[in-house]
Amino acid sequence: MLSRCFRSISRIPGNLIPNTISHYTPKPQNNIPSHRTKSIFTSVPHTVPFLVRSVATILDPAARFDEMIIGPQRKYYFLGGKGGVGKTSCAASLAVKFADHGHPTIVISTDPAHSLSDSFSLDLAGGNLVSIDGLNSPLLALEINPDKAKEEFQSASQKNGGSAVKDFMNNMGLGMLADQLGDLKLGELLDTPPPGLDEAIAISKACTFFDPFLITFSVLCLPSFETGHTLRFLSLPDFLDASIGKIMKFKKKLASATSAIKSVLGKAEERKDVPDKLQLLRERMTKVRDLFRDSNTTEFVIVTIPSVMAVNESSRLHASLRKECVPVHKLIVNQILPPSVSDCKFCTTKRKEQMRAIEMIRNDPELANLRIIEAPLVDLEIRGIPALKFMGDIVWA
Ligand SMILES: Nc1ncnc2c1ncn2[C@@H]1O[C@H](COP(=O)(O)OP(=O)(O)OP(=O)(O)O)[C@@H](O)[C@H]1O
Repeated sequence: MLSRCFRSISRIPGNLIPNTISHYTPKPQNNIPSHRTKSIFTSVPHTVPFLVRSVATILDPAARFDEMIIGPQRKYYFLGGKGGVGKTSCAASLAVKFADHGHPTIVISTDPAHSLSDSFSLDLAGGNLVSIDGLNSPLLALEINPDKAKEEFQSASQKNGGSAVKDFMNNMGLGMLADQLGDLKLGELLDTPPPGLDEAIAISKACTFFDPFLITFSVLCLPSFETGHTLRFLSLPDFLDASIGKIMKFKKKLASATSAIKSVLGKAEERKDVPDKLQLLRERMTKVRDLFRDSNTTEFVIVTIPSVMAVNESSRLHASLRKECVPVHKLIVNQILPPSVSDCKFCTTKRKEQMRAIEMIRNDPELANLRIIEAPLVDLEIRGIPALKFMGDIVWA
């Protein structure tokens, strides 16, 4: 229906949003090639070609792709926003654009929706990076499920501490001290991780994939954060500090008990897994937090759609990011309806509503100063390399 109401963006690029897509020469979309997968561990080159593209025809290159590829340092882009706004499509299209312009890139999604696999028409949830063929430089992709990451953590911590320690103490007739364990809420920490820990574990897992490769760009697509828990994982190092402190306090309590208990403690001391595991997690979280805050290497791009609810959520997201000192410069406003060429009432009303939401962005104290990238609603599914290249040329001009 939309294609009858609007001039088709994919077929008549340049007419509707001249600043962003006037340079685009469409390629046939029908034969989206299926991209082969292969193990990546041999495919990363040891030299990194550098290419700066000229975009002289673009009057106002909102995303300024040229700026994004300047500099010798590896760069990290995090894309986040409300569910369904187009985070995955924007992240995948940026990764494709980097790789196609000669920059080895990794794209990882921690979104449980499996959209990245759908974007590339590949299974990326197998736990290893998958090489995406057909681009000028290596592009490696992976999908990490935060729920699975949390389960891994819980089962490991339960095996090594928490209820296991408590059971052990009960068996030794030390139920009273086991109750103190309850006071310290150690069990709660291990059995019911705080909100955000799943994302934090998934993100820190993603970061471990970045380091060993000689890549210039990492693009990480983040799940939509639960309202109220936004970016809570950035404060996890402090939370874990407190938890590790509690465990140490617990051990001290045991140490001051009878010698019989001290012998138990000897055994408990051997069980270094709990604090070590938390310590390791804390170190990883600190690394992730520092990475998020490093304005020399990192940028968080907010993706939204022109609706009042999405704009409000983006405003809150930016406020949280600002509070946590995470650098944000761009806001992608995705899925904007082009002007209607018919008298379709639905489309005209919808577009008016969207324009009002865009006006809201311009007047929002959190969002007004961001560089706004307007991306149209296109009439093709953004799936497969040609479609992602097409999307990339619109969004990341
Ligand atoms: N500009 C656009 N024009 C047309 N379709 C779009 C556009 N952007 C995204 N889509 C489509 O919208 C759907 C959701 O996009 P995408 O999966 O990228 O969003 P997401 O924010 O990652 O969603 P989720 O939070 O559910 O993972 C997909 O079918 C995608 O192809």
